[in-house]
Amino acid sequence: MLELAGLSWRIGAVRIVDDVHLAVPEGEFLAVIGPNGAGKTSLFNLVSGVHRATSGAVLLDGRDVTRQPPHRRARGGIARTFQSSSVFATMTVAEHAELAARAAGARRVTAAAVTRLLARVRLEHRAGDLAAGLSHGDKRKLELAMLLAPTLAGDGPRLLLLDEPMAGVAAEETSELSSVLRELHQGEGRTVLMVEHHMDIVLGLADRVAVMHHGRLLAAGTPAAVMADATVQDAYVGEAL
Ligand SMILES: Nc1ncnc2c1ncn2[C@@H]1O[C@H](COP(=O)(O)OP(=O)(O)OP(=O)(O)O)[C@@H](O)[C@H]1O
Repeated sequence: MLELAGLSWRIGAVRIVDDVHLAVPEGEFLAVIGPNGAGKTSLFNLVSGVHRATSGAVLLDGRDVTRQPPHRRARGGIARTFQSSSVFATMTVAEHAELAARAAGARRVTAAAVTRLLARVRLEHRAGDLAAGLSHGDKRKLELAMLLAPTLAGDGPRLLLLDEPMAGVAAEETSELSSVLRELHQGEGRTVLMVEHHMDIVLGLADRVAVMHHGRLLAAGTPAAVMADATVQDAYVGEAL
């Protein structure tokens, strides 16, 4: 579904993403890990179109989208979240969902459709509440609902890029958020790329793990194979996952 062919992003002489080759089949849950500054977010920016690659290509369903702006790639099925939460404090949960559905082109957005959308991320009980009052975990769920809102106007996103979905989320909320992500992947069949530092979350969700280090793809494989890889272990010596 997604293929990165020698993907690179340089600023001057600095190689921030360096010659990454990676193929992601439809339906896979791929976790991208690596030390701080390894280039994980930059890689997501190249896939979603926030940054334009300086060389190499991004292929979506075999089509070269490297030069497409973010909104064209979104129409092609790519959706992403960012490291920091982006919800509007003074809008209710339901209003967020409705706004996102309308922005995606849905003409008629019924209360029942909004409830069903919120139920997919286990947030329907907070529909009438202001986003300001939500816990970090619930804000993350709301972002996921907004990501899925285009399903009210059509098929919705097929490739979800989740940048540290557990960032700022309290420990007691992570297992439910993991269940929501698992449901989007296994239940709805969406392909997921997730940057995540918590290895317990990664091991619980990912089919495959890609390890980045200094902009390069160091290894990609099953979680067990990657964790046992000597090159990966060397890269992490003295650095937090
Ligand atoms: N727009 C930019 N201009 C200059 N340097 C940048 C820019 N974006 C990223 N960088 C640098 O590129 C490197 C990779 O950053 P990136 O945010 O992609 O890493 P990361 O693996 O996501 O890190 P983290 O885990 O801390 O989020 C860092 O050294 C960062 O300072």
